Amino acid sequence: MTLHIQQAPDGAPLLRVGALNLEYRTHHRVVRATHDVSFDVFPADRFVLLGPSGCGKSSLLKAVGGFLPAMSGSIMLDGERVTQPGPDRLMVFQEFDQLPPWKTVLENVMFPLLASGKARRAEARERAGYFLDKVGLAAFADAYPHTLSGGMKQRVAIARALAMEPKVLLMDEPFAALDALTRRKMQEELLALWEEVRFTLLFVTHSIEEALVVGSRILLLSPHPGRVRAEINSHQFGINDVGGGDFQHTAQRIHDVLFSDPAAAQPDRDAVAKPRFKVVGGAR
Ligand SMILES: Nc1ncnc2c1ncn2[C@@H]1O[C@H](COP(=O)(O)OP(=O)(O)OP(=O)(O)O)[C@@H](O)[C@H]1O
Repeated sequence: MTLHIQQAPDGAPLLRVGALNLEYRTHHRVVRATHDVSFDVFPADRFVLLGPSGCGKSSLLKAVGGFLPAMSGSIMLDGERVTQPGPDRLMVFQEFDQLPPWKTVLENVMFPLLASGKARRAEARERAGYFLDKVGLAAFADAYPHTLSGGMKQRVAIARALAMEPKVLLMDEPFAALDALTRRKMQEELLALWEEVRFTLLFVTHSIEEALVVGSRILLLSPHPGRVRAEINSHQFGINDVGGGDFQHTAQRIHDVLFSDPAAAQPDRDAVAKPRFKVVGGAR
C-alpha cells in the first residue's frame, strides 16, 4: 500500500497560524480564548500546544479543525485558508465514545474512507486492515467497540484518522483519560507509529512530561487568554529520557515559564546545551 507523506515545497510550513484571536460570544458576555497566537507547523512535526487549563488549547485545535471561526488572524493549511472542517484535518479526542457502537472495529475505520468517497470498499478494507495492524488491533477487526478497553478504543480512533491520510492529525488530550501505565504505552506506540508513517501531528496536552515525550516542538501558552510565551525544540527527548537530568531540568524550566515568573522564559547563559527556548513574548 502506498502512503502519501505530506511534503511542503521549499521547507515551507504546512500549517501557518497567524495572530489568531478566538472568542466565544454568549448572550451575557464575550470570552477571549486566545490572543494573537502565531505558530508554524512543518511537515512531519509533532507539534504540541501546552498550557494550563483554560488557556485555549482546545479552542486552537477546534479552529484548525475548522469548527471555530477566527475572530481575527488566519489559519493557512498548505497555502489554503481554513474556513470549515475537512477530511485533511482529523481529530482524535480524549473521550472513549468516539466510535459508533453498532459498527465493528473494521467498519469504524472504513467508514470515513467510504463516506468521503476517498476509497471504494475493497481499498477501504485494505487500508483499514493496514492501519489496524499498525496499532496492534488486527485481531480485533470484527469486535464491537464496547468489548474494547479505553486504550484499544483510542487505537481504533487513531487508525481511523490515519487511514484517511490527513494533512494534519489533531489530537486533543487523547490519552488523558487513561491510567498512567496505559498512557505511557500509548505515547510509546504513537511515537513508533510516527517513526513508520511520519504524519504531521498537532497535539494538545497540559502535561509537561507528555509534551516533552510526544513533541518535537512545543508551543508554551500563558494562562487565559492564551498568548504565546515561548517555543522550544524537544525532539531530543524520548520515552526513555523521562526522569533523566536533562529531562527534569527542561520540565522545570517549562514549568517556570508557564506558571511563575515570565522572566524565566529569558534564555540563561548557562543553559546553552539544553533545548533552546525561543522567547516569543515578555512578561504580561
Ligand atoms: N463553548 C464555549 N463557550 C464559552 N466559552 C468557552 C467555550 N469553550 C471554551 N470556552 C472558554 O474559552 C477559554 C479556553 O477554553 P479551552 O477549552 O480552549 O481551554 P483549554 O486550554 O483547552 O482548557 P483545558 O485544558 O481545561 O481543556 C476558557 O476560558 C473557556 O471557559
